[in-house]
Amino acid sequence: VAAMSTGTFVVSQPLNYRGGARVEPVDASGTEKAFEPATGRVIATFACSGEKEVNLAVENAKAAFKLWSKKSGLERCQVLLEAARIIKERKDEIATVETINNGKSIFEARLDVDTCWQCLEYYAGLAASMAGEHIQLPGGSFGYTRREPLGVCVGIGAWNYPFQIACWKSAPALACGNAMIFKPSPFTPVSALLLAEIYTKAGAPPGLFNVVQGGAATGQFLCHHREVAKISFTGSVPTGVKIMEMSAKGVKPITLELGGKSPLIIFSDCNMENAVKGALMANFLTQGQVCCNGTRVFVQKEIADKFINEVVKQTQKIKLGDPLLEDTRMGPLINAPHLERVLGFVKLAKEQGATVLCGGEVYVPEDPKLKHGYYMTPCVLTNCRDDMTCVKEEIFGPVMSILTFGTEAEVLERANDTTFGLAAGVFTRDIQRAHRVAAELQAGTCYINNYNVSPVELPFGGYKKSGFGRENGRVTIEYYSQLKTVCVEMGDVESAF
Ligand SMILES: NC(=O)c1ccc[n+]([C@@H]2O[C@H](COP(=O)([O-])OP(=O)(O)OC[C@H]3O[C@@H](n4cnc5c(N)ncnc54)[C@H](O)[C@@H]3O)[C@@H](O)[C@H]2O)c1
Repeated sequence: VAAMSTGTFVVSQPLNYRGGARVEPVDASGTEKAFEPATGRVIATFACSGEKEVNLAVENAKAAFKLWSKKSGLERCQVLLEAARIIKERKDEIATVETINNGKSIFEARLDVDTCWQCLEYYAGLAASMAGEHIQLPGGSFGYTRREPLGVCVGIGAWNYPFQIACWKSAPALACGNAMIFKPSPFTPVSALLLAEIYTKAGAPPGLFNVVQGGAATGQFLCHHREVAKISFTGSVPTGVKIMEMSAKGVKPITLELGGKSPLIIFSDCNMENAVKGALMANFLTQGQVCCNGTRVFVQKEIADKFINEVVKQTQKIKLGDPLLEDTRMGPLINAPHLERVLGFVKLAKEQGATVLCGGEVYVPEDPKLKHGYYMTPCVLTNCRDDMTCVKEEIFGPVMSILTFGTEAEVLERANDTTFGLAAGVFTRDIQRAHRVAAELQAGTCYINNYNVSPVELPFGGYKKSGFGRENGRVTIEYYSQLKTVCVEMGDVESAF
């Protein structure tokens, strides 16, 4: 796969994974097609798993859980470390498959894969140190707590970071002693299988990490299943609401990683070069299809002209094209309907009075094999107002909206005037202001003088409608485990009766 070029890849093996092997699902709830966004070519047609297949996956996961949950943290650590090593070894192959199915540049896909083996290494390290407490009670009695796994966990993923999402959910889940069933987005079914094979090769018992393919119907079978203990979901707010309703029926804990419309605040005392780089990082990774993107760029009036000029200049330099070529920095959007949707946002922005400074148009690369790809040019909008659709709604494409502001108090109020709260950023050289602003921003992650870096040591997740629960960081152990209290009597029972 490492030497593969765009326009050649086809999936030839089954895309479900259960009991330690690729399998065809035993029943179906419809079929789906997966595309190569750069060419518009179908790379896989596959059956969406039905209820029977979901039940079998849960049975397999339960069997693995029985073995896995009895292992010591250090034993689990060893499997995760070996899996991390294999991911590193197969980095180019994984990144290539991700690029073919998602459309992001190979340059970016490799960086994504780095955050994957890092995540496995991080939770491998934590697995062995998971422990409870010992609490002394009167008369020599005592209590202790055990941090126990939850059981069979379900992960449901979005299409923008297919392999990364699968890793960020499974690594902490497995480290804590759980089994997992992962359902990728039907747009990007391919790379999760590589992870499943890697876990098996690394020594995970068969059934510990399973993949079922499908869309909403398959997802519902998983969420409704009586023996699923937890759901970790990454996707849009409307689907998150449905996940929460389903989990409420079964009283299941959930993690929701949802969408955003994050602010990026550029003060006039910033380092201009870094602020411009930050704005591009905040808007154009993965063709702008990133949940935490800082798409509302607030620039202080004094430097607005200079900043905008520079941002447009750098945006026009972004190299679009075949995502498997080394020097490409932007590929196609995920599919045709999504491209139409994003272009629709640009059109509406113009109608509502915004000015398009660059991009926002369909792009047809010169290479004939890419002429049916879902490309558009990255777009910078100015003369935006807070009430415009492009400023209020998540576009999930390469569209940056620039707004100007006067004072810190004003920009904070405007930045927080949203139902989302995934991320936020601030560029300034004034350290007191940086921390004061970060403290006031209503967002789960705040960047100071950078944007969209994702160290796995730091928790990531939303405020407000962007969700709850966290991924990465030490705290995520709490979202994949439960605490048992054991109360021990050393004397006689003092009965009330
Ligand atoms: N916060 C984060 O970490 C994060 C990361 C990536 C993407 N996102 C968000 O994801 C969205 C884009 O992803 P998407 O278009 O794949 O989102 P989506 O909500 O359409 O789908 C997400 C997943 O849910 C499944 N699904 C759909 N309906 C379901 C149902 N009724 N029951 C169970 N499962 C169901 C889909 O098949 C898919 O696997 C954006 O809003 C983006 O901001 C968030």
